[in-house]
Amino acid sequence: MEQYVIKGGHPLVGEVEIGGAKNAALAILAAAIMTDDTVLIDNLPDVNDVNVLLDAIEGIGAMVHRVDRHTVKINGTNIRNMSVEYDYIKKIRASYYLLGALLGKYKRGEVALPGGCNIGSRPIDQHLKGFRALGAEISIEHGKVVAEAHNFQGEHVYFDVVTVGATINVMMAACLAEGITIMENVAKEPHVVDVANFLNSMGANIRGAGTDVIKIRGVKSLHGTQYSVIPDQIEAGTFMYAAAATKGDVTVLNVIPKHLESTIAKLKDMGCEVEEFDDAVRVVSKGNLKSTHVKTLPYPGFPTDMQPQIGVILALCKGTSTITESIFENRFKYLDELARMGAKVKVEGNSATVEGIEGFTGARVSAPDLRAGAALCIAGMAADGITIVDDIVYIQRGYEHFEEKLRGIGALIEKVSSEKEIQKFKLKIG
Ligand SMILES: CC(=O)N[C@H]1[C@@H](OP(=O)(O)OP(=O)(O)OC[C@H]2O[C@@H](n3ccc(=O)[nH]c3=O)[C@H](O)[C@@H]2O)O[C@H](CO)[C@@H](O)[C@@H]1O
Ligand SMILES: C=C(OP(=O)(O)O)C(=O)O
Repeated sequence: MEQYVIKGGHPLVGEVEIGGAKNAALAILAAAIMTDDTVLIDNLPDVNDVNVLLDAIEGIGAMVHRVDRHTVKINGTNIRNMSVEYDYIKKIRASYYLLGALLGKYKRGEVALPGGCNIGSRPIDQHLKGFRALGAEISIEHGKVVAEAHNFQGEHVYFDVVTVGATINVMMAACLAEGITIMENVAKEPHVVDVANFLNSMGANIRGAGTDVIKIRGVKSLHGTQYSVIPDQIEAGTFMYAAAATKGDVTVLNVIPKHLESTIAKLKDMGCEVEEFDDAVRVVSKGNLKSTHVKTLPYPGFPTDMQPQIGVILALCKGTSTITESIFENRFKYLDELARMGAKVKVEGNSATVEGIEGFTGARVSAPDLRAGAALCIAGMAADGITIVDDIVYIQRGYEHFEEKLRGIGALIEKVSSEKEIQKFKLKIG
């Protein structure tokens, strides 16, 4: 089992290049099978979730040609199998997008119920509500969602909760329904807009992505395209927060600063200096950070996928901070691990109270999920002494070349898989 071993106490300094957004890329890859033409997708992040989804896409008969680590060509002409197997699906959340893609293109599909990070109960009722509104018959059989539509018609869909997954999934399917679909109370995340732009570049007619209401005029078919995925605002935010926690000075390159507004606002609240450029953001932290209060919300609110990373900084801020997690009910598990490094935290329901401490002490901790794993690495880089992070397979789901990028800005971090390698690392760093 691979682990990260980290020697903390060094400010991170330098520039780091941000890759393509995992959560946009996964939806775009699934949507690429909706045409029989070839689609070329660029600026893909080189992460495990992308590879698992590409395997699933190959598994249903599509041609997948990996041009290089960040570029792929997909051709969905030869899809004969409408059923996506559990082995692929259990590993990732975004597998549910194959249902919207298959249903739109072939009017039927079977996809095992999705996996992903264990951060809450994560129902998909709103996806199914949307598909049913468009005329699909849905049943759950042997762990799979089975969907079939004889008459796939545009409709009014009102989402009871703001959901990124259901917004994108139903939007994809509706592109190839007959007539007009109006989706209300939709998610406005940058990746919703990116997927809409991608589908429009394939000939879809989607308007309003990025607002509360999306209107889709169904088209008969979609065509090939070339498309570059937007930068990953969560990867960028993670490096920005690593700079803040380590009293560093880091510039994230190839980002869209607009997508980072709430992330930047909180850095400023805590007393960091933030400089915005056209496609870069510089974060400088001189320490003495101030406590603040944070509540996760759908975009443009503060992202739940940045909650563990800010939790680590708040544990080092002077004073008492509160965190309210309003999207997922089980996203505070990392705080128990952080307490092993000295953090003073108390969780009650969906709120956590964090009393700032002087500094963390290195410890052995486990990554409970993807973002929490990255957050524990940030804590390790800020801590006094050695931290070992177990279960880094979660981190590898969504951060490309994480340790290389961190080493590039001065972190002392190594991926190891044995006690011997840990000892070697300790000897190397002295
Ligand atoms: C692969 C991917 O893109 N994952 C992201 C996606 O997850 P995911 O698509 O699972 O998250 P959603 O935006 O759908 O979930 C938001 C809220 O709606 C609820 N809900 C969702 C769907 C549904 O049918 N019924 C329902 O009640 C969820 O339990 C949650 O409380 O958006 C989350 C919120 O930004 C991010 O944390 C995840 O990183
Ligand atoms: C929770 C996440 O991913 P997923 O929805 O794929 O589990 C995430 O990207 O932080």
